[in-house]
Amino acid sequence: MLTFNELGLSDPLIRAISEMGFEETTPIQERTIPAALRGRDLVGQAQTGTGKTAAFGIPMIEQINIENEQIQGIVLTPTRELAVQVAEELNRIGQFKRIRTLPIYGGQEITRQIRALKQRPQIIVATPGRLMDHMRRRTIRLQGVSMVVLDEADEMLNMGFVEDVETILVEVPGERQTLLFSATMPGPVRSLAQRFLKNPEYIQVQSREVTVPLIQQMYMEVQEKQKFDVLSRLLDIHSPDLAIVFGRTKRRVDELFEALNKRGYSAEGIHGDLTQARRDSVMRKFREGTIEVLVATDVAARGLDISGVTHVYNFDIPQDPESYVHRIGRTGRAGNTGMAVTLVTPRELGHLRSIEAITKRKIDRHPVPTIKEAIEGQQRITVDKLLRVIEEGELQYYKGLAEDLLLDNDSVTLVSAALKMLTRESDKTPVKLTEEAPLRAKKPLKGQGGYRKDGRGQRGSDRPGGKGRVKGRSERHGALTGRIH
Ligand SMILES: Nc1ncnc2c1ncn2[C@@H]1O[C@H](COP(=O)(O)OP(=O)(O)OP(=O)(O)O)[C@@H](O)[C@H]1O
Ligand SMILES: [Mg+2]
Repeated sequence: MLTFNELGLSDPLIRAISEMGFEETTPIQERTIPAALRGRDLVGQAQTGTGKTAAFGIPMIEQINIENEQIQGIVLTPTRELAVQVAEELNRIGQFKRIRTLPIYGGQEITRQIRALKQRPQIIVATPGRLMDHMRRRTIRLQGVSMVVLDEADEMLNMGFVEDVETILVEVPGERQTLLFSATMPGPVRSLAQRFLKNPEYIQVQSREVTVPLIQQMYMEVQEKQKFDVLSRLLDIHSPDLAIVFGRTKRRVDELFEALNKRGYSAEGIHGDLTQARRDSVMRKFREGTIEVLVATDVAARGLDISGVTHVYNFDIPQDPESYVHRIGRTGRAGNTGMAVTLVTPRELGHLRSIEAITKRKIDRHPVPTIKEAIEGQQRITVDKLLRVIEEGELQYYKGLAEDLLLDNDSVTLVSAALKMLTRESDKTPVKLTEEAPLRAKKPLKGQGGYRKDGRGQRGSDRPGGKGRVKGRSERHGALTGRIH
């Protein structure tokens, strides 16, 4: 790997990168930064959590002319939360060069955005719909833009943003540089690249596997009705720092996070029917660690980088292999390890096989954990807590009391009582979830190399099961993720 110095970056960027704690480039950064600095259009593909944001952010910021007051860089993202996160990272990279990056997304008061635009940001990170609103109102002009990045390009296609993206690109001067990034690049993205990019360089840093080897992947075969008890047990056993649980629909997410709270876990849900204020507050609490479990639809599957996410649970198996790759990629980021568990009903096993075929990775089967294992898991946590307290010392105020208690009780009984008090005993509070119809099995796609051959994939109308498949509308078709403004 190269150091950032070796890339010939200017001092303000070198300083910012070093302040961010980056020492060496990641593989995708090593290859895309020089190419982008030479002005090339490019398509960059690398595994989740491997630094694609800085891979486009560094060359973008390096090339901004600080004397110029126009907007010079545009980044498009499929979701609002991702727009916010990417803007934050670009603001960090640009802090010493004094480059201002502004996120612009649906659900936020437009007047507030118009006021913020008066600060003359050089870079805008936007969801396509809201950017178009501003273009129509002439509160954003794109004549000065020289670089456009489509982050999660394939997802923007899946969400039907292609026309919006087209409209935006038409407004940007033709001599622009265009970059396209994602961890997954299904066939249709290539045709998009052909259409909008000039002689692009394809930079793929994909080891044999699409998923990150640092993520331990497993599945458990469970009946629909068992799923929630299994999830509770898994949380007790794994005791994740932070966990994301993915559900198939908005209704599912609502029911799940409420059920988890009933059983004593601190959980919140996020999906596209919530107000933006609510979405923001849930994300903030999760990033701070005020809540331990984030229950989400695929709205949170793409790009989100939250440190401390040790576990991802697919409560419902995702609709397509790309979604699987991105969901589990919320853990195992930037060199950290992670664990991903997928709950699969017997009828969905074929679906799991097609994910394995396409990700070229076997997902290990594990038995469903027993209640005994769940209790042992919680006890282990208690013992760890107790030993930590012993290590910390400062027990002088308790020792007299302990000696008194030991006069009438034997030590084993006494310690057992203390352990019992400290242990969160498995909670069997009954919960009721509306059943989700299983995804129907589908045959693995023939011919590897691309994910899907067709444009809309299973998220469109040709998805197995058709439209009436589930009562709760699938998140993917929802108007959320920045589509409604
Ligand atoms: N060179 C580097 N050294 C150390 N950490 C880095 C480096 N580059 C990026 N990171 C950190 O790695 C994490 C993941 O980066 P990023 O979110 O850009 O990944 P990504 O490839 O875009 O993933 P996804 O496909 O999920 O969107 C971030 O916290 C980022 O700050
Ligand atoms: Mg990313």
